[in-house]
Amino acid sequence: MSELFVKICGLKTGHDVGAAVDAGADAVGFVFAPGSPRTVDAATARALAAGVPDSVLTVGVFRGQPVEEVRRFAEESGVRGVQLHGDEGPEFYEALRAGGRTLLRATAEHVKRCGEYGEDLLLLDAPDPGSGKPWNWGSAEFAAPEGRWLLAGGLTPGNVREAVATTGAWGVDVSSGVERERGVKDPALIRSFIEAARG
Ligand SMILES: O=C(O)c1ccccc1N[C@@H]1O[C@H](COP(=O)(O)O)[C@@H](O)[C@H]1O
Repeated sequence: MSELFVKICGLKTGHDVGAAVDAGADAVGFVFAPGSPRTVDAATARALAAGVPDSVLTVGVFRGQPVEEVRRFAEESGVRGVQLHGDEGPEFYEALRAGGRTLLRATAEHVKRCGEYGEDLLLLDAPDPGSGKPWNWGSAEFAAPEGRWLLAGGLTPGNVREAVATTGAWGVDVSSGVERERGVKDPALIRSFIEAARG
């Protein structure tokens, strides 16, 4: 099996982006959804993304924003991926397809396979994204979707290995679990998380 895909989300400083990249992250996320302690503007994300090698995917994170706003933030920041948390339907993904970006569909719903809405990657998350609260991925009722999917929601360096082993996730995404306080990343936790995730 190839190496687990790891995304570190909610980065706000060059120091933290560097820590994630140096520790081997496959993707780094910048939150454009309003109202989060991690929200950054497009210019800040552009400056942060400039220091990221091409091998690492830069992702803009949105929640319930109009397609024009998503497109504008993506273009102004230069991110190569777009992650949508909300009730966007397939037409939303179709509208963004022409931008050539990797499309991530984040949902708390039960989904059978990645790609149903035209997304490239599926992200199974808690109902309250970015809260650090886990959901019941360990329950007997949970059935992993087909295809490339990432597990998110309440992951930490302490539980990520078990979460991957239990669910068979293709990748993982984390924000709160690598913070020393809400909205403030800790480079040591970022390194521990990535090491633990890959076992
Ligand atoms: O991180 C946020 O503040 C955020 C805001 C709006 C939409 C998504 C957000 N983050 C995503 O939430 C999960 C991580 O959650 P956790 O903090 O590790 O439990 C991940 O998909 C982030 O991209």
